[in-house]
This record gives sequence, structure tokens and C-alpha cells, in this order.
Amino acid sequence: MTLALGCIADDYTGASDLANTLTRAGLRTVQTIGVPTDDLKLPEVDAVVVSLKSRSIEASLAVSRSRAAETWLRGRGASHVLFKICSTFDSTDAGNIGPVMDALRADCGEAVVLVTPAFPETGRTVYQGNLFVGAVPLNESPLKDHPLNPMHDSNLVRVLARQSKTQVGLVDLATLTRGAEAVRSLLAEFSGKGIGAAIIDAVFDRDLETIGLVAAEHRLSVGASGIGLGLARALVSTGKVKSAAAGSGQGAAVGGQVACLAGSCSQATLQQIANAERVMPVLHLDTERILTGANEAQRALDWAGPRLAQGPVLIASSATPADVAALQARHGRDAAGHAIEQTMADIAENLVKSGARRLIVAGGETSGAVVDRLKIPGFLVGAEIAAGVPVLRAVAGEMLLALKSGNFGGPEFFSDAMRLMR
Ligand SMILES: Nc1ncnc2c1ncn2[C@@H]1O[C@H](COP(=O)(O)OP(=O)(O)OP(=O)(O)O)[C@@H](O)[C@H]1O
Ligand SMILES: O=C(O)[C@@H](O)C(=O)CO
Repeated sequence: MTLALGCIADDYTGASDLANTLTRAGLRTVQTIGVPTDDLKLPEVDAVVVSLKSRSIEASLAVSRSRAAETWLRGRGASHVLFKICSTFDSTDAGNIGPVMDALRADCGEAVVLVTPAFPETGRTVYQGNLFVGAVPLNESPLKDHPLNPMHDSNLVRVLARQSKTQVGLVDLATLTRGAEAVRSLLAEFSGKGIGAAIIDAVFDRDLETIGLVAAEHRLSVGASGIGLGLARALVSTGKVKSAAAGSGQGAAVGGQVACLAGSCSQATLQQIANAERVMPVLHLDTERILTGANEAQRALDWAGPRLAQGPVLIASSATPADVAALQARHGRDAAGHAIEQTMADIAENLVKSGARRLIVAGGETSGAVVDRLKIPGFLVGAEIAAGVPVLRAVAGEMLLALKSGNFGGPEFFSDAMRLMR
């Protein structure tokens, strides 16, 4: 297998978002959980997205895991590696975007790394280096209240500079609009000045195509699914990849019980849970009980057991920003996040033991905890439920999953997912 594109994603929902984008753009793609072991049989593919759970861990660990993934991908022929980050640039001043970018850049000897979280299809655009979420700047969006990495600065040149050892430049929309050659010469200028990374504006898909063309000439890029789209289109248009029909994951029906788990506290997920209450039983976990050692997972399983025999159920820890802040004030941010994620993993593990074969999980960290516990080594990409969220088919074993990024999906996401997961 010689890869046309290697990808390292800093969380599992982000990885499935990217795998979905690459698949729809014509690349045969597989999503692996962590660096694949030698005995994992992978189909012949153009791109591998290695999923890590490295967005909110200590920076040095994020660096070492990303490096291991890079070594594996380059060893399979990937001359370009995309480090997939969140389209809302989820990070803190300690990292992990800057430290991982610096390490991968040093490893491959890249002069200037192009960086953009733009993903116009989901409303993420970058102008003058400022990230917009829909119509508002990042720091006015719901991301200002994120439980793990509240985003308070929409200027990504500043945000990245605080995390990286290199200087950060800006390729603005005016330059980008003049075409690939204009971008190339600005990057050459940056390189001469020792600027090692450049945030690049992007508002429309056509901007991503120009970015993809230039990025594909380099060894490394950093961004969300938008730059993935640009890279995929560049690989197809330059003939490096022969465009394939989408979706190796559209196999036979799986059947079995359907359970939904939500750990994301994003506004989008809160609305989706409220709407799901109309079509399935919903249990709201008592997060205080989780943090004080009660067996809340068992209470949830006792609740779910008889109901699952009748149809799908949803179990959620999700709460409003005020309730999240209150819980974190009592128990600490990381302790709260970790304990709730592990409870979700306990619930998922036991639901699968008792017959659930279709799982819909909301939230990147939550999805990471669940997929790790289920020991699923990788996924093939099936139908698209919503922008950035495909149906995933486990490579080993008969299971379907949907891993939804917190902010993605329409108001009826859970029903939309169930319709496509047969
Ligand atoms: N009620 C709650 N109070 C405090 N923290 C919570 C609560 N419910 C969930 N959490 C934690 O909040 C974090 C949510 O992160 P997660 O990545 O799952 O969702 P997200 O950030 O909205 O999704 P994404 O990363 O895909 O955008 C997890 O660590 C989860 O355990
Ligand atoms: O880019 C995004 O917004 C998503 O793929 C994601 O990474 C959310 O966790």
C-alpha cells in the first residue's frame, strides 16, 4: 500500500469528519484508531486517517503520539501528512496544535506550514486570520464556554504564536484570490524571514482548492476538513489519485439494538437532545453522583435494559454552560471530564455486551473514551448523515457507529443517524 495522503487527527470525531470528506472527494480512505498494529488487515486505500485522542492531553504526550503516527504514515509512502485539528481551533496556550506542528515540521524539514481550520460547509471561515463560526467571531461563539478549552481569541495568528516556537505569518484572502503562484511567493518570502507557519484565510470551497494545490507541494499541513477537501481535490486533479466511488463502508445491514450517548455540552448537541426527547426515551445522567463515586453507569444500564428491547434510547451527561461550570468548580475540570467520559465508556461497553450493535455518540472526547473501551481498531466510511458525520462500519466485527463532533449535525441529528444506520 502506497498512501497518497497520510492524516493524523487529534480526536476521533474529527478523524471521521476528515475520513468522510476525503471519501466524498474520491479518495479511498480508512480511519484507524491509533497507529495500526501489524496484524490489522487494511483494504487498499489512498488515505489513512490515524485517530488519536491528543487534543486535550499533556503537550509532550500529544507530540510523541503524533510523531509515532507520522512515522507509520511516512513508512507507507505518504509524502504529505495533514495534522487534522478542530475547525474551531480547540486548544489552549499550552497546546496542543503548536507543539505538535513544531515537532512534525522539524521531523520532515518543512520550511513553512500552511494552517487553516476553515470548513465553509459547516460555517467555519477565516478572514484576516480571524476565525468565524457562522456569523460570529470564534470568541463570541458557543466555543467561549467549551468545557475543556474555552476559546477567547478569534485571531489565529496570535493564538498559534502563543503555542508555537516559530513565528506565524498570515496569507490573507487578497493574496489567495490572486492564485496559487501568489501564495507560493508569499510563502517563499516568509521562509526567507524565518517564519515557519502561516495561517491562511479561506471563505469558500474554491479557496480551499487553491490552498490544496499549494499544500500538496509541501510535506506537512495543519487544518480541519476544509484543507482535507482541498488536498483531496488536488490529488485527484493532478492525477496522483484516481477518483473512486464513495464509501467502502456501505455493507450489509447490521441490525441489533440502537443506543445514543451524548457527552458533548455544545449548544447544537443540547438542542439535538431536546428534539430526541420527542422520539425516544432519554436519561439525563446525574453527574454529581458520578463525581462522588455512585454507580451511575449501573443506574443507566438498569434504566436502558427494558427500554432497548422496545427501541432506541439516549443517555446524556450534557448540561448547560452554567451547570458545567458549577460541576467543574466543585470537582475540577479534568476530573469531571474524565469521570464522565469513563462512565460513558462503562455504559457503552455493557450495552454492547447485552446486544447493542448500533451506537451514536456525541462529542469527540466522549467518542474517544467509548471507542477505546470497545477496542475497535478502525472504521470504513459509509453514508453521510450530516456534514462531517458519516456512518462508520467497524473493520472487525459487525457494528455501526456514528461519532458526532459536538457542534455538527442538524436539529434532528439522532433521528437522521438512525435512519441511515440499518
Ligand atoms: N455535565 C457535564 N459537566 C461537566 N463536564 C461534562 C458534562 N458532560 C460532559 N462533560 C465533559 O465535557 C467534555 C465534552 O467534550 P467532548 O469532546 O465529548 O464534546 P465536544 O467538545 O462538544 O465535542 P467535539 O470535541 O467533537 O467538538 C468531556 O470531557 C465530557 O466528559
Ligand atoms: O473539525 C471539526 O470541527 C470536527 O471535525 C472536530 O474535530 C470536532 O471535534
